[in-house]
Amino acid sequence: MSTIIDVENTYTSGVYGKRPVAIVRGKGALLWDAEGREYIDCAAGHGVANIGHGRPEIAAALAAQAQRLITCPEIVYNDVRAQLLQRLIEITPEGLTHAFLCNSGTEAVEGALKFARLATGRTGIVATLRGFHGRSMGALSTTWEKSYREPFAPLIPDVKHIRYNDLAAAEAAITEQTAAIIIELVQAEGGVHVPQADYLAGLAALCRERGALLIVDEIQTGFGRTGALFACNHYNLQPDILCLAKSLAGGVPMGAICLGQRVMESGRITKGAHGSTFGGNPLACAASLATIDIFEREQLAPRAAALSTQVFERLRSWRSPLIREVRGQGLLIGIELTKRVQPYLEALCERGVLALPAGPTVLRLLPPLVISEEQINRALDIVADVLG
Ligand SMILES: Cc1[nH+]cc(COP(=O)(O)O)c(CN[C@@H](CCC(=O)O)C(=O)O)c1O
Repeated sequence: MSTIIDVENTYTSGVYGKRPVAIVRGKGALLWDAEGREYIDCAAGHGVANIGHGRPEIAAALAAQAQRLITCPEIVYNDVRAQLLQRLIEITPEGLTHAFLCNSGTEAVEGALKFARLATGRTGIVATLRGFHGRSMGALSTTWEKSYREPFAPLIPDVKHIRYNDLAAAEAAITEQTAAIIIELVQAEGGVHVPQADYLAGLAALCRERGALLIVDEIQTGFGRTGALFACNHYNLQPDILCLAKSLAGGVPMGAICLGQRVMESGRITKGAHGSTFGGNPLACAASLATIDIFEREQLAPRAAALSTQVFERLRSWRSPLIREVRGQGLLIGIELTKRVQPYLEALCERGVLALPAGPTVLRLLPPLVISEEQINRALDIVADVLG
């Protein structure tokens, strides 16, 4: 394993802090390193592997499509892309009628910001403290964490951040110059913060009243993570723009920007307004269709909701001076500690559990939605032991 680590360390950019393991194989919710050690995956590739690792259905879809056609830019039509566009509009929240396909979460946010400015003719963007929306310059402008943002200033102008869950702050910030507000329905990377139900309804009403668009970033909460297929479903929320990525294509890089009537009726989303070489490629579309089949066949969203009830019941029964609060929704789990989380992440890795941070003091657990009760309970046994 040290050879793999040495080689990667020799040539990689150095921007990532890495656990000293080389993961080489996965199946379901389990991963194995180069020395054959098994890990229970509570990171799911930053919330990508909702359907689990090593799925034969995805491998088969990729192999079949790769033999037919891997790339097909949107200068022509394509059968698999047409099927996916239709399927995506069928399964996403009501009111979304069209979609732009891209290749990552940050790209979905970049495009969403462009479409919002184009459709409204306005420039103002409102985002939230602790929000995370990506690291490319436009998306980064809406991401809150100063250490991510400030080294790259000046970013795009006319972006302001307001307190999450604070409707009065939104009323003060959203004006007739506001193109859109962008929001996560659980602030994940920023510390696992869940919205109050009336907050979202208030935001949506405010946007309609003032002609601004509601962009919902479900890059992490989408595809069953919160116990519904989309977190919007919990609140019957109809976004004007919905950003998707991560689990959209079962682990294959893909993003999507779903667009509602208020965007399309503007008549300003015209030819040449945006584009992407790889966006909508048949390989990713085939993987996404196979992924959506799995969500529907295995009912992964309700499964996550059921498992979530057990997990939070157990977590909330823990009494540890180290635990300040347990938060989350579905299988997007945050355990806020009274100390920095990094040493506990390292200890968990040594004990065979891969987990994530969500800010400096929050332990984030994002298991694949296919994790078994035995596996999640074994992982929680280890978390309980490490948190003492
Ligand atoms: C809500 C959200 N929006 C946008 C993105 C950007 O997606 P992408 O361009 O495909 O990475 C992410 C990544 N979330 C991970 C951040 C990774 C990083 O630090 O960068 C995460 O939750 O850790 C999100 O969680």
